[in-house]
Amino acid sequence: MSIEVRDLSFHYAQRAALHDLNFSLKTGEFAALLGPNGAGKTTLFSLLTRLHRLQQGQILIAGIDLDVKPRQVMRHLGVVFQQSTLDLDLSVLQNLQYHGALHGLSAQETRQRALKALEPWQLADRLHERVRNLNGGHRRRVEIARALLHQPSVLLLDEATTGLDTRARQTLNEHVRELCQQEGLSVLWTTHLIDEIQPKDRVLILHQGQLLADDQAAHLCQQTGQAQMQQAFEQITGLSKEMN
Ligand SMILES: Nc1ncnc2c1ncn2[C@@H]1O[C@H](COP(=O)(O)OP(=O)(O)OP(=O)(O)O)[C@@H](O)[C@H]1O
Repeated sequence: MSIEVRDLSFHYAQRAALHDLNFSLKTGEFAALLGPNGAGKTTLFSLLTRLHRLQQGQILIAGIDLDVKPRQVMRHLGVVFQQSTLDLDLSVLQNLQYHGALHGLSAQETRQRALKALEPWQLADRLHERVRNLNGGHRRRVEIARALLHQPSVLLLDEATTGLDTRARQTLNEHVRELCQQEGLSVLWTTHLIDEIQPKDRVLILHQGQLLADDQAAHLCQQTGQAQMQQAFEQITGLSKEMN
């Protein structure tokens, strides 16, 4: 398993944010994590990336216990946060080199890997361009390339397509799925844009800190008798009742 989350619970003071979460992702698997505001998605990401300390339960990445061998786990993990963390005044390559150095890569290795990662996106000839000059879609691609520079087995994407136009969202979506199929990368993709989900995708629905569903999108539509994932999601989380 690439990700295993076992009996995970988390509290902020008196407020419970996650309650007894259990799920796992296989190698090369893509899963979309959906949840309304306050569902606990950010809290889960913060635990997976060690921004928060584990209180209860266990997280294993590539079979390694996050709490026991955190540094080893970080080598297997690539992360793209919701807010861009690129330095706009540095070039694409400079942004990548800093990350490469943190992971012990030489400047030459970083450059080679960056070229390979950016080539399919027609960005290889823009290595020396300032990030500020790239459009939103291209910046996101640079961020994904950076997250994959140290060749992790798991990629966490938090609302990675927010702010992008439909075409850029679609391209990014397709590319990430290709990475799963071709490179065996496991991806946990948090989104509130339900139209990004495809019928065969695995969908995890988090609501008030609990995992209410974990199944293929098409199955969830069948089970709820809905034609669209949006309606299935609203029914499962009870949002449809709140709106009526
Ligand atoms: N720093 C904090 N202190 C206290 N409560 C918090 C804190 N951060 C989050 N919470 C609460 O924990 C619960 C889960 O929040 P979280 O931010 O993880 O949800 P989310 O699914 O990411 O929501 P959103 O989509 O709005 O970002 C919510 O009830 C939220 O109010």
